[in-house]
Amino acid sequence: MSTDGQNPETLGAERDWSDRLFGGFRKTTERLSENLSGIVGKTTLEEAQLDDIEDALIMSDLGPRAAARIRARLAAERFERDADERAIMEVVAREIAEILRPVAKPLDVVAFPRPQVILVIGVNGSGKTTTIAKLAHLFQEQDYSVMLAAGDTFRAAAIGQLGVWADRLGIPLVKGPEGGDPASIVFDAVKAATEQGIDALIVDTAGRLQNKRELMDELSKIRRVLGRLNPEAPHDVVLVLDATNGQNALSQIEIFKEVAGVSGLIMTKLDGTARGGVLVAAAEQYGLPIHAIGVGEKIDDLRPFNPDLLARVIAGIA
Ligand SMILES: Nc1nc2c(ncn2[C@@H]2O[C@H](COP(=O)(O)OP(=O)(O)OP(=O)(O)O)[C@@H](O)[C@H]2O)c(=O)[nH]1
Repeated sequence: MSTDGQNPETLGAERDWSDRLFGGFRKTTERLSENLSGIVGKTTLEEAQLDDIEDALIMSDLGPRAAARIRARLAAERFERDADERAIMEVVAREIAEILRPVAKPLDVVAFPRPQVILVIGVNGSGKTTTIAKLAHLFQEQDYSVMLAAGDTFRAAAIGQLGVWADRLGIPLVKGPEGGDPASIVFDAVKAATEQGIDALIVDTAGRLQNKRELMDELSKIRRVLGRLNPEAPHDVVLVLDATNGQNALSQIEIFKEVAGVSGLIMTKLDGTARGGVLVAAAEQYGLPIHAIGVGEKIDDLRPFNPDLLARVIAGIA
């Protein structure tokens, strides 16, 4: 064990995923530092430099609002005479951290009575199924019992994929036939989870945005059925977003807020994408809690959202 209580293996894993994050944000960092070689003979940044930084932030998917906020902070800052690029990036990182800190909120299992019902929503391909498995694993590591419900009955593959994860993790899965009624599966799952004293029930849902009306009806029916069994349920409605979608991820927040209500976000695929700045745009624009981030395809690649670390990664100074 090392002095801070983490064993070398854990530390190695931490380094591995933060390296992957760094890889993804390299382009952002390069954009930010292009044309920026520090301040010469002065203590403030020039308008042209501020313009360049603001443009680079927008190009890196942080969105116009966050970019304007960071620019304003840089414009007000008095640097040491001849400050270097790193001093400027420290200020950028501090402002990004201030945007991100208020939305960092882990998904805790707190519901009483149990189970805590977590609806997971998001478009197909966003990493929803993998995220459900990762979340279940995270809860298991905290000694919570977990059950899954295959509420996406639209595609047999979705049910099958969830089954594979449930087997691998050794947790129960409640499922029905392809084309079955998702609300009735969720009903059965809540009953079973309650009877078995399960701590967390994670529900997969369909992600067909092509038919908004149908999706809305399906999700509100699930909510109605849940409410009958437990007025507090669902306790969480977690939207899974794929960071590689960039600005498109923001329109997904907009749509899912409308069709399902969203209580928090998990952003996946932050490893190796140059578009991860969209997380900052989402935080600034919607202020929804961000529960965790996905940084790879493996079961333990879901990480708690650490705003200070991410801010430094984006600014290239972690
Ligand atoms: N690099 C990377 N890949 C991920 C991450 N999360 C999920 N994936 C991959 O993204 C692909 C889609 O993930 P799924 O979990 O199948 O996504 P889904 O939203 O359930 O999609 P459907 O099964 O099509 O509904 C898979 O190949 C996953 O391994 C992540 O954080 N990083």
